[in-house]
Amino acid sequence: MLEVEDLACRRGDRTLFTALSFGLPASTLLHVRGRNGSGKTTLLRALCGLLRPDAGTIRWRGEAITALADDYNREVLYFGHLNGIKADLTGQENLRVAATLDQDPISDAAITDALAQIGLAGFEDLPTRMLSQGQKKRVALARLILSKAPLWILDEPFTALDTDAVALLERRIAGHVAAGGAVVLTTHQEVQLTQGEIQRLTLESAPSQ
Ligand SMILES: Nc1ncnc2c1ncn2[C@@H]1O[C@H](COP(=O)(O)OP(=O)(O)OP(=O)(O)O)[C@@H](O)[C@H]1O
Repeated sequence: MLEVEDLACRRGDRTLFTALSFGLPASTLLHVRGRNGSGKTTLLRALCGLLRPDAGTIRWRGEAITALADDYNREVLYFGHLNGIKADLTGQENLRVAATLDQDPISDAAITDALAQIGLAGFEDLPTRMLSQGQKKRVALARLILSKAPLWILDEPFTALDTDAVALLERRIAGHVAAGGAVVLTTHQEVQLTQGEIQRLTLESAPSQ
């Protein structure tokens, strides 16, 4: 599904990685590991098309993502550090906006159901600034319940979650891979799959140049 060839990224005067090549077939999870600052978020943002690499090509189903543009955006769900949650909007409104931006129309009933599945029944109509950190993260994670995107790119999705939410997210990720999806994620914990394959990629910080 996703093919990366000879990718290189610099941030400031540091080379984070060069000549990075890998393929991510369907039903595969790529676990990106590395020390703080090694370039994991940078790689994930490049894979989403949010950051332009300094060299190399990223292809989705055989076509460069730069050429696919919006057609690629529709195929990807990106879950970044900042959750993408707007504080003044309720959980329900946030998910409606996210679905509209993803050009993935979803009914209000499906959103209510996703919020209930993620343990936020009764909190749908509160502005998210009135929710705890973990509850905000759960609102963002409800997108994973609703998403039909085949490629999920998840940056530290487990932080701030309690054990129930971690277990639910693990099941959701395993279900996505079992259903033929692909996942790229950074996390400091191990993830178990029931079906499919786990690939591992460790980024080593390059010396400053
Ligand atoms: N906008 C930017 N401008 C310049 N340098 C940046 C920028 N964003 C990140 N960097 C640098 O790039 C390096 C890699 O950052 P990145 O966030 O990709 O690392 P990471 O492996 O995800 O780290 P962590 O595990 O701490 O989240 C860091 O040294 C960081 O300071």
